[in-house]
Amino acid sequence: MLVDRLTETGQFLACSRFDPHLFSSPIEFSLANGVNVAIPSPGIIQFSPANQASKDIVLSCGVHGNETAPIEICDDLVSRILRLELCPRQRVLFIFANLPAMDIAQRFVEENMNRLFSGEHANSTAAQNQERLRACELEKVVGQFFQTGTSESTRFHYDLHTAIRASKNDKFAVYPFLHGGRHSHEQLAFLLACGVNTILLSESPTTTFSYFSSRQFGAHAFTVELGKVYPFGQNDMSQFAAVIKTLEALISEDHLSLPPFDSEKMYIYRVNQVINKHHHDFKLHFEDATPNFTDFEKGHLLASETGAEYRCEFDGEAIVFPNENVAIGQRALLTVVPTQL
Ligand SMILES: O=C(O)CCC(=O)N[C@@H](CCC(=O)O)C(=O)O
Ligand SMILES: [Zn+2]
Repeated sequence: MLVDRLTETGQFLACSRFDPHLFSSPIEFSLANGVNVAIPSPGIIQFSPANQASKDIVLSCGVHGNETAPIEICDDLVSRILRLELCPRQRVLFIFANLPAMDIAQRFVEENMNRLFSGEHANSTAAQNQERLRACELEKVVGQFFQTGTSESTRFHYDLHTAIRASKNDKFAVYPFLHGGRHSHEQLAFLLACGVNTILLSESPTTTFSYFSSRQFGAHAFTVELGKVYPFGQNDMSQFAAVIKTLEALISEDHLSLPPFDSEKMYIYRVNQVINKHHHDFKLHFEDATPNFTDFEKGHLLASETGAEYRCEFDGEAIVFPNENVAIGQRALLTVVPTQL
């Protein structure tokens, strides 16, 4: 029986990927420790403890199917909860977002899912595809999860990724644009405890998953980059000990006790330029192997395409997420400059 299989093996992700028909209709059951489990569809599993929770936590991974380390981290957490080795005391929703992209070990099948949130999936000029349908489903599931929490509970969403290339600062997070809201020092302390020592402050609305939860539901939300892309089974999981331990504590403790935020330990950047690709001849003017956060002098040519050259506007302006292979109209490069909170 399915529930026995899940609670004995913990293999929710494997069942979702390889036997998705098992979840063709929603399933709900309780674990022996009283935790309620709800599975609305493949790759989405919600745990609600019997006790009164104070936090509603979304942990998403695999929005990009080849970013495997966060998928392996979440798979292990879910598995241990199902096998009663880890007991959640907070409401937590795990999302394994792009299952078909995991199967082909690619960032996406037809379209970058992390450009489809905040309703962009319904952009009427674009053809429907599985990433658009899934983004729409994820918006609904996250909305329902947050809206069914108590009014006293605090909302969190950590959307876990890995970067395509190496980074000078190996673990970093994008703090979505807050429209004038206050950046949370408690959240920065939490990220430091996870080993994330670099923050990018976004200064404009985006169509990413983390911006969606931040803007629509007032969640403390971040895109968290955990190292570099490697195939399944080839991640050095020792690199993630701090993030795993801190996520376990977040889920399973009533109150997290963390050292206060120490700004000396955090590199903070603000996004200076969002450079989109407008033409097929868009070209980056640095080596493919150049790591994220490499900085250049003012005036340095970073990229060019028909009718435009993109140069550093400040000394010390650094590159993040360069990718000349994105679709026309999409972000091909961010530049960031150091700042303070
Ligand atoms: O390494 C790269 O080029 C991309 C890694 C990645 O998937 N990053 C996210 C960042 C989302 C954000 O800006 O919040 C993405 O590009 O979707
Ligand atoms: Zn990603």
